[in-house]
Amino acid sequence: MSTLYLYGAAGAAFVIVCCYLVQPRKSRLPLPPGPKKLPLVGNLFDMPRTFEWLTYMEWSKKYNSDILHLDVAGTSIIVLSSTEATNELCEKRAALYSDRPRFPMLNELMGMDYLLAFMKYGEPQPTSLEFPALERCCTQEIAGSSSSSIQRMWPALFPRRAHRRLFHEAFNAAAVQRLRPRVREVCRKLLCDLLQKPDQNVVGHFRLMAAKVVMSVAYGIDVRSANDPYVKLAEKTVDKMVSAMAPGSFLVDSIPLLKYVPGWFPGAGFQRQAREGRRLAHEMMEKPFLVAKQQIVSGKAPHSFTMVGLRMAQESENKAYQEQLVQNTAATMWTAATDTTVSALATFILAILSNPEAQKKAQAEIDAVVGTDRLPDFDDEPHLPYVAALMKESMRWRNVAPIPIPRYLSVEDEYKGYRLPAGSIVIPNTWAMLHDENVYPDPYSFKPERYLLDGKLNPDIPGPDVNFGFGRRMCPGRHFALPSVWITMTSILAAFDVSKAVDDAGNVVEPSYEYCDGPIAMPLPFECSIKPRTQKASVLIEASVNKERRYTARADSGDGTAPL
Ligand code: HEM
Repeated sequence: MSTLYLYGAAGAAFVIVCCYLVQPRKSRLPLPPGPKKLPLVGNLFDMPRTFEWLTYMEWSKKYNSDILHLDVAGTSIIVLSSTEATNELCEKRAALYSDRPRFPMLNELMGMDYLLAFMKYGEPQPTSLEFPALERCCTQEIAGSSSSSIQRMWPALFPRRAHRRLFHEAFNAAAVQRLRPRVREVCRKLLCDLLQKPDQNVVGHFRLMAAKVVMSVAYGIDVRSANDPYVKLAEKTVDKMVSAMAPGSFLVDSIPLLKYVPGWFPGAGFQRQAREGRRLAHEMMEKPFLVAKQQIVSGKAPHSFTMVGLRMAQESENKAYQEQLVQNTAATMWTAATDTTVSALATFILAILSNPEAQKKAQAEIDAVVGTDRLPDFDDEPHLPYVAALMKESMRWRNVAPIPIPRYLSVEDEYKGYRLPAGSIVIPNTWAMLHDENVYPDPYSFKPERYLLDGKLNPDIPGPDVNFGFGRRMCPGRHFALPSVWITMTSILAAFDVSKAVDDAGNVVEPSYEYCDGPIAMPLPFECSIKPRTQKASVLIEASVNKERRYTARADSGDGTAPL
C-alpha cells in the first residue's frame, strides 16, 4: 500500500513539474513591483480612498518603477506612470489594451452602456480569422454602397466602432471648423454674462456656457439659463455616473453576482441608487432627442448633429438601428463634453490667480497681436505663442482627468520582463506623467515659460496631450474641445482682469487651490474678481453678441444637407 502511495506521489510530482515546465514562459515571469500583498485580500487595505493618483505616484517613486502591480482581493490592477509605458501598451499594443472593464454598477445596473466611453472594445480577437475578413468585406460593401445582409450586420457586429466612427465624422479636425461660429457665439455670450453678472460664481458661468455649446451642436437646442431643465438633468446624471466610477464605491463592481440581489434585501441600497441612475440615464438619452426630432419635423430646427444624423438614418436600410446610434452618440457628446470643459476653464482661472504675472504677459501679447479694437478669433491662435503656452501649462498643472477611464486586459501579456496577468484593470496615471520632474522641473508651479524657447513654442517639451488619453480610446472630442477652451481663455484674457477677491474688510481672499475628489478635476468653490480691462472692452463685448447672433443665424442652413 505504502509503495502505491509512493508511486502516486511521484506521479503527481512528475505531472506538476511537467506542467510547470511546459507552461508558457511568460507566466513564470515576476509581477511588476508594488506594495506587499497580504494573503487573500492582497493590497485591499493599502488602497487609497481619495486622490488615488497621488498615492500611485508615490508608490511609483518608492518602487522606482513606471509600472506597478496591485491585487485588490483577487482583482489584478496595473498602474502605468510614464508616457513611455502607456504608449507602448495602450498605443502600440492597442488591440490588447483598448477594452474597458465590465463596470457592473454603471453599465449593467444603471444602463449607461449606451455611452461610447464605457462600451466594451468588442472587436474580434487578433487570433480570429473570420472576423477581420468579415469586417474587410463589410467595409468594401459599404464603400461600394451596395446593400447586403453583411452591410446591415456591420454596425451590430461592431457597435463601439460604429459609434466611434459617427463621433469621428462629427468631430474630426476638418469637421469642427464648421462649428467655430457656434462656439464663438456662445463664448461672446459668456463674456457678456461675466460683464453683467460679475458676482455670480465663475464656474457656474462656465457650466452654462459648456451646456449651451454642446446642446446646440448635438441637438440644436438653445439652453438659456443655468436653471434650464437640461442643465439640471445633465448635472444629476453626471453626478451619478461619477460616483459609480469611483473605484470601490460599490461592492457589486467587485462581486458582480450581487446585481441579482433584490432592492428590498437588507444592505441592497445600491439597487435603489442604480434605479435612480437608470432613470436619469434614460431621460438623458431620450428627452433632448425627442425634442430635437419634433423641431426637425416642424422645420424649425437649426443645423445640428441630430438633424444630419437623422437624415442619414432615413436613407439607410437599417433605419431604427442608425437612429439609435445617433441618439446614443448625441447623449455621449452631452455627458462627455460638459464637466471636462468646465474643469479646464476653472483650472485656468485658478492658474492665473496663482500667477498674476502670467496673465499680464498673455494680455500684453494679445494687445500687441490682436489689438484692442476687436476680440480674439480662432485665426489668431498661431500668432499667440505665450497664450498657447499658458493653456498647455494650465492643462498640465491640474490636469482634467488625473486618471482617465481604465482599460481591461483580457489576455496575459509581458512588459519589461514582468508578467501582466489576464483580467487586469489597467490604469494610466496621467497625473504622474504630467508632474514628472524630469520632464517638467518644479512641476507643481504654474510656469507657462517652460513651453517656450526664444519666444516660440519649444517642440522638445511634450504638451499635455495625455490629457486626452491614448490610442484607440483617445478622446474623439479633442479637436472640438481644444479650440473651445482656447477661444474662451483668450477672450477672457483680452477683455477682463482676473484677480483674487477682496472681502468687505478689504482683505484678499486667498483661494485654497484644492480640488474635489473624483475622475474629473473640479476645484473646490473659490471666489475671484473679474472686471473689464477697459470701458472699450465692455462696449466690444456687448456689440459682439448681437453681431454673432446674426452671423450664426445666416450660417445655419437648417435643411440638414450640410455635413455632420
Ligand atoms: C478639455 C476637454 C476634454 C478632456 C480633457 C477630455 C478627456 C478625455 C479622456 C482622458 C478620455 C479617456 C481616453 C482614454 O480612455 O484613453 C476621453 C474620452 C472621451 N471623450 Fe473626452 N475630453 C474632453 C472633451 C470632450 C468633448 C468636448 C467631447 C465630445 C464632444 C468628448 C468626448 C469623449 C468621448 C466620446 C470619449 C470616449 C472615447 C472612447 O471610449 O472611445 N470629450 N476624453
